[in-house]
Formats: sequence, structure tokens, C-alpha cells
Amino acid sequence: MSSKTKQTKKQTTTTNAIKSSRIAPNGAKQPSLPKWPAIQPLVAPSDLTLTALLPDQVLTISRFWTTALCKSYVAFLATLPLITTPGTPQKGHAVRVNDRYQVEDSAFADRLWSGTALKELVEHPTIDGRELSAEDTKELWGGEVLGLNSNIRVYRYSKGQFFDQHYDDSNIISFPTSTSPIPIPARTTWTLLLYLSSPATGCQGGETVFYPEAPGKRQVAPAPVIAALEVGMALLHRHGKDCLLHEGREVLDGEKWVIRSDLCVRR
Ligand SMILES: O=C(O)CCC(=O)C(=O)O
Ligand SMILES: [Fe+2]
Repeated sequence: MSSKTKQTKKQTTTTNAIKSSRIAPNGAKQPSLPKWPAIQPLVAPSDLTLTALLPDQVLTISRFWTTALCKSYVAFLATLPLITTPGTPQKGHAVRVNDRYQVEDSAFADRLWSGTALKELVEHPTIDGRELSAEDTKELWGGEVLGLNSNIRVYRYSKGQFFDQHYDDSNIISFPTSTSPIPIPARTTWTLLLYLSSPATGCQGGETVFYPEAPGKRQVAPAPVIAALEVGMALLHRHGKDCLLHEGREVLDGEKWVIRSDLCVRR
């Protein structure tokens, strides 16, 4: 078999999870979208809360997705055409060794936002039992939150793979809405990581570690903050100019699956 035929064969086997290609209003062919499974079963929003792993910087939501949902998603995500990132990164980018899949999917971003507890928890946050005022909420997220970035990223780290120390950039985007053909000018302010794996699914290592800065020149930096993997846990951390140096530690055994997006605020 020639390499071309091989490639075609591979593509047809991997596109089963993906809808056939779309045509944009201007007639341009757009890449196809995954047929994401239903986001259920879920825990009721009233049974979930935000916890500060590092106040004002790193927040988590345990059981954001149920174990059953994570399991069905991992089975689905494994059918997507994931691409192994090169070991040598672009200039200025962190060494990131994992398999990843990336897609612009505003409909899925919206399901992940309003079809789960996330919208409620972000719009009316209670952190460690403390309810935030509307003003504090706006300050926390860096503006009026519109929803999630349609840039959806899926990561699979196998044994030996990791994401070296780096900062996440804030991005300027156009936020699509169903109510208007004109998108809203927006920017991303916080990274969302949704963990689908943990030691309970056979994944060892792979923790996300944050390195807080020393409060002053002559002071020592606080100890690193370690987010241990938990199936179904969502983690939000500030990015852009307020991003802490962080990394995804090497996976020592099993696989680590993550879905990534970002919070978007009105510009
Ligand atoms: O996978 C992780 O633990 C970290 C991922 C990350 O830092 C990123 O997506 O920018
Ligand atoms: Fe990051």
C-alpha cells in the first residue's frame, strides 16, 4: 500500500466520530465537528461548589463531571484523530509532549457551559462557603463572563509525556451568540482544565503544578501548589498577565485525559 492510500485509510477510520464537513455561509468548506456524546449523567449544580486551591488564582470543582460521564468521554475521545505534538516546540513555547486534538466548536463550548453546572457556579460563585457579590464576581473573572472559548482542546498524555513549565496566554476572540449574527468582542481570562483521569483510572503522575511567585524581592517563593488528578474535576486558573508558571507533570503510568477551554469575558 502506498503511503497515500494508507493515509486515506487512516482518515476514514478516524472520521467515524466526526460529522461530515460543513459549508460556511460564504460557501467555504469548514472542518468537520466531532459528534460529542451527551454530557450526562451530571451532579446537580446545587451539590457542587468552587474550592480555592490557591485563593484568587486556582479554583477547582470536584465531581463537575461524573465518573460514568468521564468514562464514556474517554472512550469517545480515543476515536478522535489525535496528533502527537513535536518534541521541539516553536520559539517561546513550552516543551509539550502529548497527543492532542483541537477544534473550533462553539456549540460544544456552549453545552459545556450552559449544559453543566459551570455557568451557574461561575455567574454566582460561592468559594469555600463564601458567596461573592456581583462586583467581586466581575473582578474575579476579569469582566463580564460570556461563556467558554470555542477553541476546544483534548489532551492525552501517555507514560513519559508531560507539559513543561509555561504561562498560558490570554487571547482576543469574537464570541459567537445564537441571538445575533454579530459576535461579541471578547478575551480569555482563565484556563479551564477538565480532568477525565486519576489514579482511580490507572493514571499515575500527571499532576498540574503551579509555582506562586515570591511576594517580594527578598522573600522566598511559596511552596508549589499541586493539583492532584481527580476524575471529573474541573480546574480554573488565571491566565494572561496574571498567569502563574505551571506545568503538567510527567505521566508515570496509564493515560491522562484532559479537555481544555477558557473563560471568555466581554472586551
Ligand atoms: O495538562 C495539564 O496538566 C496542564 C495543561 C496546560 O497547562 C495547558 O493546557 O496550558
Ligand atoms: Fe497551561
